[in-house]
Amino acid sequence: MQPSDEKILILDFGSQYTQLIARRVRELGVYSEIHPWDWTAEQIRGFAPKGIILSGGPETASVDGGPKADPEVYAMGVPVLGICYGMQTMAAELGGRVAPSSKREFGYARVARTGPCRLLDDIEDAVTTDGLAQLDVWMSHGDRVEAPPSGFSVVAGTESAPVAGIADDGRGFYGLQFHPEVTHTLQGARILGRFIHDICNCGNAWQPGNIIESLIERVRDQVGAGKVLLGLSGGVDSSVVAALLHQAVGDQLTCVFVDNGLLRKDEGDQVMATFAQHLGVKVIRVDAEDRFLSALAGESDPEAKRKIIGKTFIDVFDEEAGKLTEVDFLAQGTIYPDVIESAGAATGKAHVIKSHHNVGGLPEHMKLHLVEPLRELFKDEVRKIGLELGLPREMVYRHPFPGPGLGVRILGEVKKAYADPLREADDIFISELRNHGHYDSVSQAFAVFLPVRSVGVMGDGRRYEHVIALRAVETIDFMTARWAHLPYEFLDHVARRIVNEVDGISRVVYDISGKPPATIEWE
Ligand SMILES: Nc1ncnc2c1ncn2[C@@H]1O[C@H](COP(=O)(O)OP(=O)(O)OP(=O)(O)O)[C@@H](O)[C@H]1O
Ligand SMILES: O=c1[nH]c(=O)c2[nH+]cn([C@@H]3O[C@H](COP(=O)(O)O)[C@@H](O)[C@H]3O)c2[nH]1
Ligand SMILES: NC(=O)CC[C@H](N)C(=O)O
Ligand SMILES: [Mg+2]
Repeated sequence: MQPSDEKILILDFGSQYTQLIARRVRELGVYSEIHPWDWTAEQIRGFAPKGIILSGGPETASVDGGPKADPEVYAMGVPVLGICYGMQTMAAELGGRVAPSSKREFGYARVARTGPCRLLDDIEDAVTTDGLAQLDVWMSHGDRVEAPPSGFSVVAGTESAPVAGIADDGRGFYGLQFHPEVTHTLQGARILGRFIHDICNCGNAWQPGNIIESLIERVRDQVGAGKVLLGLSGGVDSSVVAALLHQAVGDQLTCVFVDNGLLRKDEGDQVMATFAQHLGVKVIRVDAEDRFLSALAGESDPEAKRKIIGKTFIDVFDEEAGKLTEVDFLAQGTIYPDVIESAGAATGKAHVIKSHHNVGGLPEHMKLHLVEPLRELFKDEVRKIGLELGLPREMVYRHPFPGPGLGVRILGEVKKAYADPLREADDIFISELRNHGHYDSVSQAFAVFLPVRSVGVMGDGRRYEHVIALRAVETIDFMTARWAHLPYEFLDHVARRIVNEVDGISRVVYDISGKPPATIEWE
């Protein structure tokens, strides 16, 4: 799908930051994909990368049996960059020595440049007191390389890890003990840029305009003269797919917007206004509130609720497809993190925390083929494309809203009597965030309905009613998050409005949990 043949392969050894490596490389204008470390020689050759990056990982390369990339990685004549575990496994595999260190390093470290190499020359911002070039980096390791393999020289070091950078300019092989992909490593983007542009000789083809052209071409190839049905939620991803498909296949596209009774306030009207009225896209609105709520009645287990919602969505799409003549394709706004997270990280070895309803394919009996043009893209890329396609800024920069919607924000059993006040409370919170200029500085914000009751007093009368929790987080990639430190006066104002204006709510609390250990949603 890439607009040029230039691509970087990232082999994942299970680092928390593997997705970040892929994002950084793409931000630098080069397409990259993540695949598991045990990809075979044939798969690696088939991918035809211009360069390979080996990620970090939790294992130890100092023992036999630690995960190792196929030797093809070092034999196919393309540059290789090993990061942290990636450097250690490369060193071990090519004949160097790796051992556990008594001095572990986590967090900020200052690395001194100790020898020349193409990857790091002239990349520093400052020099150390002894006149050596200095890098300000972020480390997270317990093992270290003790001796580099032959052909490599040591080009950087710290006191605890004298071999913190190794290089073989001849073969284009490099290893870094620190993480250039995290923003805390000040020179990180420059280092990755040096690797992909100067050492792997990749250009800058991965840009929104080019991406759109190649996505459109690919959709046209896949769909031909066929008819496409798109599940349109009004969220960022499916909205961008709608705009893209509209441009690619015009009238062959019909969208279905399912009102499952678990949406934000006025969502349906907004979707219809933007797409049907302004963009001239065909949109069918299905009122499925009763159907979803009765399917959910009596169920309080979070995973069971997610499964019911996912299945009901598919049933509704299937029925709508049956009503139209000859629909061949079902399109969805699946993006790369949905795929990676549902698979339990790229390697398929991490735990699945939540099942995303839109990943996992369609049931056997559905004869439709899936069209998922954004399946390889990150959210920030999707947003850039959305703007380029002419969608309104408010829509493209909306906070994400999970497919199961309020279904996972009403704890336990879902009832209309809970969804209605939750929608009101959520709308007050979000509109106040906008009024006070906080909406764009938090990454996601919402209200949660707690089906417990607490005692209150209002107008001298006793109240015994439900509780609303407010949640707002700041995050780059939704994998980790910190709770947003919103001003007390602001929270006070929102809490008063909710208790005063929403029937059945007598208390408001603010969630001050980070992720981890909490997730962003409550279920
Ligand atoms: N109410 C709905 N009606 C129709 N399709 C839906 C609905 N909710 C979700 N979907 C389908 O499921 C996909 C995944 O939902 P998800 O919430 O991840 O993405 P999104 O809603 O497009 O974007 P965002 O992450 O910004 O909310 C959507 O892209 C869409 O195709
Ligand atoms: O489309 C979705 N379908 C889902 O089933 C789903 N579950 C969580 N989310 C969103 O993913 C991000 C991380 O959520 P958690 O920290 O709660 O796992 C947050 O942005 C969540 O809103 C979902 N999105
Ligand atoms: N972050 C990493 O890749 C760590 C690598 C290895 N597990 C170590 O502790 O040194
Ligand atoms: Mg959504």
